[in-house]
Formats: sequence, structure tokens, C-alpha cells
Amino acid sequence: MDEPKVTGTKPKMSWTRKILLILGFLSTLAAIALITVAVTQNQPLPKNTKYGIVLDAGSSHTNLYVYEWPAEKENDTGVVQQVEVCKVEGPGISGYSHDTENAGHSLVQCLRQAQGVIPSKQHQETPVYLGATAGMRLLSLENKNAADKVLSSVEKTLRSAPFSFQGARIISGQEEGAYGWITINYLLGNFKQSGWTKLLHSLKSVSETSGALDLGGASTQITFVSDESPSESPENLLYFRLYGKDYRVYTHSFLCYGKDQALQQKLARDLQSTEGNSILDPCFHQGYQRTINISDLFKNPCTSVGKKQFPFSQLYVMGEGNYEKCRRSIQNLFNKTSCPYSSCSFNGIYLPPLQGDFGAFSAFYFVMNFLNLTNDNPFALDKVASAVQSFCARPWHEVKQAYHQIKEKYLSEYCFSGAYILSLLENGYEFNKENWQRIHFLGKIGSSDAGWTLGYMLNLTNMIPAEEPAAPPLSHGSYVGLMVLCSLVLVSVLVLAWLLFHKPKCLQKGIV
Ligand SMILES: Nc1nc2c(ncn2[C@@H]2O[C@H](COP(=O)(O)OP(=O)(O)OP(=O)(O)O)[C@@H](O)[C@H]2O)c(=O)[nH]1
Ligand SMILES: [Ca+2]
Repeated sequence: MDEPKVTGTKPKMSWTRKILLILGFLSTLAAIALITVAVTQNQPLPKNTKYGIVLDAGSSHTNLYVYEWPAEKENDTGVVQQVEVCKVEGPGISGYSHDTENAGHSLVQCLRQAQGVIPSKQHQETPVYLGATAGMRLLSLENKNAADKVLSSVEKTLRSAPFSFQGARIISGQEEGAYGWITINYLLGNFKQSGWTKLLHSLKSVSETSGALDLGGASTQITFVSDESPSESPENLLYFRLYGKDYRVYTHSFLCYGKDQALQQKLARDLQSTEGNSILDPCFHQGYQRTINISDLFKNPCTSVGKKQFPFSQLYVMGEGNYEKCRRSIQNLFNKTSCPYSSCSFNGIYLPPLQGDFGAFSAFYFVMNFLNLTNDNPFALDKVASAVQSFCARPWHEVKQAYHQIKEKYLSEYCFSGAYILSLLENGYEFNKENWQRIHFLGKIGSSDAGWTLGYMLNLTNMIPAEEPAAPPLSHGSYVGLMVLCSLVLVSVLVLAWLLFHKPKCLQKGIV
């Protein structure tokens, strides 16, 4: 048989080889197209930001907060953040009881500031809410008509702003406690449960949340998840279902136990138990003096109960700077004599056993921060007490010199406030040296202030769903990664197949 002739022309390619080559070429093209489409076409939508405004009309002052969040992630937890805070000049709106028309006007400057932060084309769709707290609760008990007029005045101003007005009202102490608790747990990411944490939590009866301690000027709130059942005091219990999980939350708001009203209560009692019109006050620094109008001291329901007639119109307060004495005089504000339940905080109010960690904010934070007692690792209770003690013992002239940049009103009251915080937590709620370490004094979480306003807005805009929203199984990044991986595997398989069935000549030679 003749051997095939070796000529100079290329050997002809077989049909199967041709088809395989074409297939290989096409699949490479397909893989490139897949990757390109995955990377370019499946980009997340351009950022579409939404805004919301909440005014916290507190007893001491009003704060306006602007929040923002990505529109497409509205129902996710932890996506809303504070982008602006504006402190309204002057007193809280309850301070306008004799000048009700001007209550609204006081908000104008901060509303203008909010207009500068939010793009003008979104002003009309931006909701604005005002919630008034203990100062207005007291005014409404004292003079309902004046409180209504103040609210009408602020409503008029808010309606005239370019935003979408959603209401101006007095919120209850229970709401204030609950929304503060929602805010901190939302910001701490405690409602977010995925992977292992979700599995671990489902094995336990309750989720790990943090309790909330809020100290305002006129009221104070304590809120935490309690397992105690059945509850002895249903009015202190709230049930929430958030992101697919049930929460049983204890809350109580003590009206008149904010730090300003607590001081008023203490001074009113001290005055009633003295002869003349001057008192030596252990909660103020030695050398400090303050004159108080007796009519102002007894003007609201926190102090008006035991009011006597006095033959003088002013009270002179002189500082003594004695922490132990100060603690003893504050202790009288907490009535621990009777408790109709198995356990109480004070004044016969039910308190179940304290549970979990606590975030303490507002004046709890302002005061502890000033005294350098806020830290990631909480200070021991005796360390805190001795820091307040040594601060109270400093003479006023020295304190004033050392902190000349701080407003005198705040500076003069840090001694009282430090002692009051310790009394409220230790005597009132009965924190001890063990669970004291579970209190975290915090002003902000990320960029957002701790307080009730964020929780209030999340609730009113339906941004906290009862059930966990159905999330896409893969994030954009994971999706792109998976597409790239699949394409690479596809190409590799085809190349391998081609190599196996149609070994190139060089390889064939190598084997022979
Ligand atoms: N040291 C200090 N004290 C502050 C500051 N801001 C407010 N305070 C005081 O801390 C106390 C509590 O303040 P807030 O939490 O704003 O109280 P509020 O919201 O006006 O009062 P409520 O209606 O009872 O909640 C008040 O006595 C304020 O005068 C601050 O920046 N520094
Ligand atoms: Ca407040």
C-alpha cells in the first residue's frame, strides 16, 4: 500500500474538529458576554435618597433632626441615619405658655437649615413630625388651653414650611420610652438577624436587645425586654413584632424625675423644711450662690402639691459641696415605703428584674461625659461615685476657672446631676455594682443621636416591618462573582474537552 504523500499543503481539518472549534469559539464569546452583562447591566440602581424631619420638642429645648435613607432599602434595618441636627434657640416650646404665638416662630431658623440640607425638589415629599414631651405634658396638666395654643402655633409654622406636615402632638411617656428603645436597637443592629446569629437567637426565648435609659429635663424613661411573666402591671408592658421576631418590653416614664424637675422638687422640699429664705445646699459647689423666684419654683404640678404661703418672694441658695449629704437629700425624692407588686422601682411603680445591657443617653450621657466617665469599658460604680464626690468637693471659683467655656447653668449643676444619676440608678432602679457595668453611656450611635425621634419616624413611616422583608438571595457582588466563576468553569470544561478529544500534534508527538 502506498504511504500517504507528504505534500507542502495543510492537512484538511475533520468536520468534528471544525464543529468543536466553532463551539469553543462561541462558548468563549458567550462567557465574555455573560461577564459583561453581569458587571454592567446588573449594577445596583443609582442612589435615590429619601429624607424625613423630626422635631423633638423637649422641656428644656427643641432639636430638629434630618434623617436620610436609600429609597430602595427602606425596609432594611440600620439604613436610616441622621444627617443634621439643629438646636432651636431659646427655651422649649412649653416655655412659651405666656407668649403662645411666638412658639412657632422659634422654629423658623432650624426649618431654614433643613431646607438647605434637603434638595429643593424633594422638599414637598419630605415628611415633618413634631413630638412634644414632658414639658408640654406638664403644661397641659397645668393649663390645657395654653398647651393647645402652643401646639397650634407650632403647627401653623410647620405647615408654612415647604415640607409635608404630618402632625404636631404631645407623645405619651410610654411612647417616648418605646421609641427610644427602638432607636437604639435599630442603630445597634440588634433587629438584624442573619446567618449564625439568627440561628442562635431562634434557639433562645428572646433576642438580645439593649434596654434604654433616657434622662430628660422633666421626665426619665426606663425600657427593656423582660421575660417576667405574667406581668403584674399590664400598663407597663408593650408587645412588638419587628422583623419577624416578638418582643415583650417593659417601659415606664417618670414625670417630674427629669433632672431639672428633680432639682426643683428637691429645692421645694428643702425650702419647706427651713425657717428662713436661704438654704445651704450640699448639691452645689462651695461658694456658689443662686437666687430663685419662689413663684417659679412652685409653678408646675411637680412641686405645687405641698405649696405653702411664704412671707418672702425669693429663695437664696448657697452651695456647700458635700456629695454624701447631697445623695441623702436626693434620696428623699424616691419613695420606697410601699410597693403593691413583687418588686418596685419607687413611688409604688412596678419594676421587673433588670435584664441585659442598657444604653443610657440624653442627660445620662451629657453629665457622665463631662465627668469623663464614659468609656467603652464601663467604670465601676465606686469609681463613678468617687469621681462625682471629688467634683462636688471642688470650690465654685476653681470649677468656674477650669471650665470657663461651659455655660454656667450646666456647669453649676453637674454636681447635683451626677449625684442624681447615681441615686436614680442605684436607689431608684436598684442597679448594683455588678449590673452597673452593663450600663453604657452613649450620646450617638454612628452619626445618629440616641433618643426617641428616630424610632418615632421609623414607626410613622412604616419603615419597621413586622415580618422580615424577603431579601434577594445574593447581593450584587456575590451575583457578579458567581457569574464570573460559572463562565470560567464553562470555558475550562470546553478547553479541556477539546484537548482530550483532539490533541494538538505537538502533544501527540510527545506521547509517542
Ligand atoms: N451639659 C449639657 N446639658 C445639656 C445639654 N443639652 C441639654 N442639656 C440638659 O440636659 C437635660 C436633659 O436635656 P434633654 O435630654 O434635651 O431634655 P428635654 O428633651 O428637653 O426634656 P424632656 O422633655 O424631659 O425629655 C436638661 O437639663 C438640659 O438642660 C448639653 O449639651 N450639655
Ligand atoms: Ca427628651
